[in-house]
Amino acid sequence: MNDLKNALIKAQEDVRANCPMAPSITNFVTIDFVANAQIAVGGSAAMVYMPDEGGAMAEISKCLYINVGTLIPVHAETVPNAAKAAHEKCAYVLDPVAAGMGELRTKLLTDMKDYPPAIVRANASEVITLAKMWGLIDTDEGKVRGVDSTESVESAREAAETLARFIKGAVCVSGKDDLITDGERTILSFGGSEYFARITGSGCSLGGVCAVYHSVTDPFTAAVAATNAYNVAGAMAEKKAEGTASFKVAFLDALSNMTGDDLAACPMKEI
Ligand SMILES: Nc1ncnc2c1ncn2[C@@H]1O[C@H](COP(=O)(O)OP(=O)(O)OP(=O)(O)O)[C@@H](O)[C@H]1O
Ligand SMILES: Cc1ncsc1CCO
Ligand SMILES: [Mg+2]
Repeated sequence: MNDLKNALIKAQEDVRANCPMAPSITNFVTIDFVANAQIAVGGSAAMVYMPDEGGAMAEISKCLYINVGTLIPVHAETVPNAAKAAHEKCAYVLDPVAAGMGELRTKLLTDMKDYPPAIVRANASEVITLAKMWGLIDTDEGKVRGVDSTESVESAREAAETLARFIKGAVCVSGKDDLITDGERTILSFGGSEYFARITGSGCSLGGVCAVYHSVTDPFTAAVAATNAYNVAGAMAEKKAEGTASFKVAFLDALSNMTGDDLAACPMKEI
């Protein structure tokens, strides 16, 4: 655990020192929240849509963020182009929002098995569904109900570990407690706030923040750093919040003051 804590401290210092740009192809609902969260932790944001733009961004950044939340026809080209380019030239974080719903989403996510991400950040249902789609596990769990999870974080452990080994990266399953694994080590990160479940985009922005940290460190450390940042800042924000909107503002404030020591002090447990 001490090595991990030191790596978290270094990751936060390196992000603040280098302001890495982690470009996103992400949904229209929460795009502003993703950009602001990336900037708050010390990174920089650039949101793109066009089929040639993800590839161009992969040339000039260390990690892209791809979130398939609101697909429109242009994404049929944009998403695979960006994912392939990022897989070859740098890396990407995937949020497989509502995995299993609709033809285009299913095709885009299924095809990503050939050019996988370095980090998958998703809720339990989406992690189980993606692992099933890629033929890595066989289970009846993982029923989709739009963008929200119907499964517990613990129930996604095997899917997450199998997926992490396949992508040779990390998987972060979010929920009340968050599970992060690289297929060898699995930890739970604690904290946060129930307010997260009452605003949209906490998961989407967490994926974008994973991409910022992965621009300076390995996938597992990056996924833990982002998750711990959310758990620490979420708990701080809850103390100030008077409702969901003031929670969101207080959360971004807390994220913008995040230090490496805060990340290391977040309660975690190896399981
Ligand atoms: N009940 C809860 N208590 C504490 N933290 C929570 C709770 N539910 C979610 N979170 C936190 O919210 C963040 C997003 O996780 P969540 O599972 O809600 O993602 P999501 O369903 O993909 O969200 P969205 O699709 O709205 O972006 C994580 O940091 C997670 O720890
Ligand atoms: C509400 C919603 N619908 C599509 S994407 C999204 C953001 C949360 O995943
Ligand atoms: Mg989500």
